[in-house]
Amino acid sequence: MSQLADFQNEIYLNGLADVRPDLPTDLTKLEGLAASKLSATSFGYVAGSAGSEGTARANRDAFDRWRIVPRMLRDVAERDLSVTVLGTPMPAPVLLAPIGVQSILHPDGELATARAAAATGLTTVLSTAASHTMEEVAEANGPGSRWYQLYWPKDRDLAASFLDRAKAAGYTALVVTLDTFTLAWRPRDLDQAYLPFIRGIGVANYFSDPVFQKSVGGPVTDANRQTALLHWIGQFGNPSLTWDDLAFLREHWDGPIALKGIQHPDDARRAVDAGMDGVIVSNHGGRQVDGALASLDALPLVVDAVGGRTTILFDSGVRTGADVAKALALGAQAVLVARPYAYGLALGGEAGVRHVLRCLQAELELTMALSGHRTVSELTLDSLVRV
Ligand SMILES: Cc1cc2nc3c(=O)[nH]c(=O)nc-3n(C[C@H](O)[C@H](O)[C@H](O)COP(=O)(O)O)c2cc1C
Ligand SMILES: O=C(O)C(=O)c1ccccc1
Repeated sequence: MSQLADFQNEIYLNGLADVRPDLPTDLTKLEGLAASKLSATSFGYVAGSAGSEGTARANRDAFDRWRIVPRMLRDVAERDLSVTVLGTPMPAPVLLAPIGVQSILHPDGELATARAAAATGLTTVLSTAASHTMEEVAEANGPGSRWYQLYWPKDRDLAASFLDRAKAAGYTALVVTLDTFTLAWRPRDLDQAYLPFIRGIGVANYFSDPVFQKSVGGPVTDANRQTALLHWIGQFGNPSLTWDDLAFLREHWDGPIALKGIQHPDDARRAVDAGMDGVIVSNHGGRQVDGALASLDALPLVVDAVGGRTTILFDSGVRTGADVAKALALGAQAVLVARPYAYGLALGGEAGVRHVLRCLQAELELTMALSGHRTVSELTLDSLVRV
């Protein structure tokens, strides 16, 4: 489909090695292709959002209201996009956001994603609700870098067991997702009666866990699978959690911790006061609170409140290199992308994810260089204008 110009190949020989001719280099086109490849139910689950999907649209629209102001004659011959975030060095300020049950997208699921991340040097964030165990994913990721995303279950012993396992398997930072203690009102899933988990996709981290198994009376087999699924649903999230509970995380995790789903500056301040190492400004890609503000509009408010005092990451709506540059200019240290690599996974397994990551990195580098920026720290509010 795409023939890269020789000119770009010359400049980006390494960066473009994984770019596939059968996949578009305009990553906004992946969704349409994934729609034809996936079942209507799986596609609806991934592409869909909460309610009228107004917040998902707002996430995208917010990027259009910020425009990059290119600067000239600034010697951009040598570029360095690398950053170190929560102790993890990265070749570019882009991480793979946690996405649960990836085997609905491709049989290799999170294993393919972990291999693609390792191949590009980028960090993958593994979901508690993954369809492969965190130990299997660690093996697939090998010498790559990986963080663990916790869905904080009601059972404290189960939460502690997840954290011990993640530590033992080489996950170096902890992401705690606060905005999804239960799934929101998601009309596409409701209308299509889509219950991927109950229809037989295993939630491997739970089913393989000794604490979980003890609660369901032994290993999960066909005989007790229904009981196990119901137990999982009951355990999945805890709506009673408060800021006071964060102390538990510190007791059970000695590495860096970031809270995911922060949108209000006061919540960001509370995270810092509670000794957290970072916040992820995110509205879960518009999948939780329809009517909520665009995540990009929340970012400058959070940066004003806690910038310089903590690590600030961003997600929700990032689709292009320009989007990444805008979020960085608004004060994020790095961004997470979700749906674009989910579609890459659906379309081409590991190679599809690599394609997405390489394109995004290359487009970011070109955007930065052509607008006069050599490094991530050179992207500031001065690089943008609000229209
Ligand atoms: C299919 C799907 C599954 C997701 N599963 C998780 C998850 O298990 N844990 C989590 O913290 N976030 C999960 N998210 C949210 C993403 O990590 C991320 O916050 C959001 O999708 C970013 O927006 P984007 O899709 O516009 O890039 C999921 C998102 C999608 C689309
Ligand atoms: O669908 C989601 O957004 C999500 O975060 C999730 C929750 C539970 C299981 C799998 C994914």
